[in-house]
Amino acid sequence: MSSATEAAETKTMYLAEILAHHRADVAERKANADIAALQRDAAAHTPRGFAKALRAKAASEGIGVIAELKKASPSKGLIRADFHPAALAKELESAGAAVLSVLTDEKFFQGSLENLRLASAAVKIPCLRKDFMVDEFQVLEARANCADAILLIVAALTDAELLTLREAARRYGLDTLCEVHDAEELERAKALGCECIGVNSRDLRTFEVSMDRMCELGQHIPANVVRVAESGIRTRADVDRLIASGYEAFLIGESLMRNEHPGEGLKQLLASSF
Ligand SMILES: O=P(O)(O)OC[C@@H](O)[C@@H](O)c1c[nH]c2ccccc12
Repeated sequence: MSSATEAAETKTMYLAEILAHHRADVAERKANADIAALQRDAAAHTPRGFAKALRAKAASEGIGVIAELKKASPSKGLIRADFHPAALAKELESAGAAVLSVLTDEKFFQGSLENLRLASAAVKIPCLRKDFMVDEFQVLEARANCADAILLIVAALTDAELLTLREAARRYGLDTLCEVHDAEELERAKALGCECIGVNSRDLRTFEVSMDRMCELGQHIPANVVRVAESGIRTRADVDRLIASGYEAFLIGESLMRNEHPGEGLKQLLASSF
């Protein structure tokens, strides 16, 4: 095998491996699920408008932050040992987060649906279930665990799968953040009619981060959706550069989670540099 072929194969490995795990895992959970109980739990949670809250904060304060509860990641390993979802959620809400994102992937990010439920119950602001969605069953699980929105990763799904999941989200009253990382994926996302489109500076197939590509793509997202910049955002200078590229919302995990006081970190980011 040539080294170019090998490099290309390593590139697609991470995402493919994560997706294979989720497809098998969801099939097993679904086979053992008490659907009636999940539906009861889902009915007990009234979704709070995720996109609306994000847009309102961006309109009133110039930027809307999606603060992410992220304990670990496949590329960085353990990010935050001292991880208490309800306390973190409250701290980030009172520091000015527009909405929260909670990782629920257990194997690669050390998250859980329980973390989502605990975080969501502790705050008034809407919460995103951050996971690799491959089946409608996960949308029901999301609402049953108090999510207000789900993530759809364009690189992970066919157009037909995207549409099925977007429809399921709509049926359950959840908003959708549709994630892309290049121009071709952005075109597919636009056709889907999601409330929010996010550009991930990290290519989930390689874990490489490119701020330049994220800035370039920002200019091509229609203004009728909430334009979200995702991954690798650390400083107010990063935020200001992204605002100039058309973004109004920012998904920030690691830099907040590494801060001993994530709320302080968030307040510093929100304080204008002017
Ligand atoms: O921790 P960061 O670099 O601030 O990034 C947050 C978020 O963008 C990242 O966690 C993320 C974006 N898309 C994802 C898809 C799955 C899991 C995680 C992600």
